[in-house]
Amino acid sequence: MGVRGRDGEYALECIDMASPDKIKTAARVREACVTSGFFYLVNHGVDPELLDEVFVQSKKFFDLPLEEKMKVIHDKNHRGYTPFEEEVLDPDVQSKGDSKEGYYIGVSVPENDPRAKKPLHGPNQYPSPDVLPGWQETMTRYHSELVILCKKVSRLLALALNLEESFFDKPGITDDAMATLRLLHYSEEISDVGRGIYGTGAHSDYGLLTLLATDDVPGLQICKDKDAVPQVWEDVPPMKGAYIVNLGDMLERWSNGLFRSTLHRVISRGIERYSIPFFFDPNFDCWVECLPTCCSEDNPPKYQPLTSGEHLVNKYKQTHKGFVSDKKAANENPFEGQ
Ligand SMILES: O=C(O)CCC(=O)C(=O)O
Ligand SMILES: [Fe+2]
Repeated sequence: MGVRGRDGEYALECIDMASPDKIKTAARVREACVTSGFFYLVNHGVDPELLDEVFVQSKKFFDLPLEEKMKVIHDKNHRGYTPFEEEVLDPDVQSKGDSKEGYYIGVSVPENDPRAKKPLHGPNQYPSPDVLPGWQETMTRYHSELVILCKKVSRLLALALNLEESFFDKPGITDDAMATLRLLHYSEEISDVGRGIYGTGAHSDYGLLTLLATDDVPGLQICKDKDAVPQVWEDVPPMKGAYIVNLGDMLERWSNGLFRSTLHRVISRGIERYSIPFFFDPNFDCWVECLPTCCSEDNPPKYQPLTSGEHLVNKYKQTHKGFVSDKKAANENPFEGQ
């Protein structure tokens, strides 16, 4: 089913998680993944009141004075506040950073847990409960719910790739997933492509899949063929109560390019906007290489194998001005021996 947006028919599938026909649903997921790498997800089971509360709490945080927000500036584990223009998602064409501020919340790993030695792993940061009571609890609850939903979606993706349903659940793949909730707030700055000013510069997401919730302000656009000249950008209108699912680079690599990690960006039209992506990325040490079922003599692997952690760290290094990539560099190389 295509979805009718304000300006006509949008070629995005709408996947109903409550459909009893799993095989048919997986076939439609496959079609969406092959053609655009994006689809809407409805009847996903996340409590709408919880999602509303996350938006309310997100706005409360971004409404705080900068001085208060800077108390939780993103740390060595890439958790916490990222100020306006700190991220530059398309450095080759942007004249300045994205006109958005953000907040990263990951899986909480205590400092004394051996996993805390790895880059991107550690405790979260939260604004003081005296300033924002209940904030941490809301975010923690939402993070847990979304991990469950991402696992369900990953099962559909496995079926869509003709793999066993539990493929992505296997130990070593997403049993210790890097699952990251990100709150985003776009300013009123109007994007101007000609001058290199963007809400979010063009990029594809990095991991397995992203579940994006947005308010009702439009702005997200996708480009299905990044090599077309000129590139064609299509609006993805907000859909109340639905998630927008998009696939990450790692799924594209696993599937040898069959499932698409599609270029997208945010063009701001002068209205503040809030969105909440949730990135579901494989375990730090997960090795991502072409699935045997996705290559053959006539269709050899197109990508070099890599680890999930290596890919994420490289991407964050390229796009975040304040990213501290050498958390453990002084005493060990996290990629050694892989
Ligand atoms: O804000 C949005 O709608 C998209 C954000 C996005 O693409 C991202 O954070 O990866
Ligand atoms: Fe994205």
